[in-house]
Amino acid sequence: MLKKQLAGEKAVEFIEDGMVIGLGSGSTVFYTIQKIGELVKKGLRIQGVPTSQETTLLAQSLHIPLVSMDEVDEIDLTIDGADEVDRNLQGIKGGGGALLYEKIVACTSRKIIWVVDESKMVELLGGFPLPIEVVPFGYKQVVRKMEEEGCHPVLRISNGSPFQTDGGHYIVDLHMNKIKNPENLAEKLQKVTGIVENGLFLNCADQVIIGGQDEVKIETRGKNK
Ligand SMILES: O=C(CO)[C@H](O)[C@H](O)COP(=O)(O)O
Repeated sequence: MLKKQLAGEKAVEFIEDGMVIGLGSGSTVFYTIQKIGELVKKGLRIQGVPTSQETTLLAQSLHIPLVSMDEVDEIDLTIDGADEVDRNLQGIKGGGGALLYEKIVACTSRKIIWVVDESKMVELLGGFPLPIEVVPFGYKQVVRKMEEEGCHPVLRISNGSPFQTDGGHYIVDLHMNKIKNPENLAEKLQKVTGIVENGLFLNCADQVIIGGQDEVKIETRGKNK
């Protein structure tokens, strides 16, 4: 079995009947959602809150009952993927461009579990380019500012045009290599007009399920401090 499949499928063990579940995006949580589909078929009653159009379509194809963000006050558990995770379970997300909706869902969740394969675990964040979601109007100003700040921005392109998120924004990837102080950087990015959200998910995941060769490891936030 693939490492990401091991991690993705393990996460369903944390789901209880009646829960509202945030459904993340990406190729790892794909396995979680598929497994949820199987459980729903067998009688599990949950409601899913999808974080992207892609996840919505996947969940619908599996007949998983869905509700929108506006219909829930709180989400019991969100299961999502991540692009990089450090030993304090701080992470980078947004490789698939769903970071804004993923962060909104995360902020409403009582518990968050990330599912990753072991290659995503790093000493220092930043090897994976940090995505920022940017309003198209005036995006070049944001790119220029990021250049001035030494963040090495690259506008994400898809089929020859700027990649567009579900929210209609662009993604700019910051090729920083090493992010020594993620809190500082997140604070800086939050202050730039035109940046809607950044892919630093700090103090967010409660647990990370890490898929290895034949087994999974579960890390819990706060245990490595
Ligand atoms: O943040 C995300 C999408 O915006 C994904 O969760 C992240 O990119 C991980 O995806 P994958 O499991 O395919 O590696």
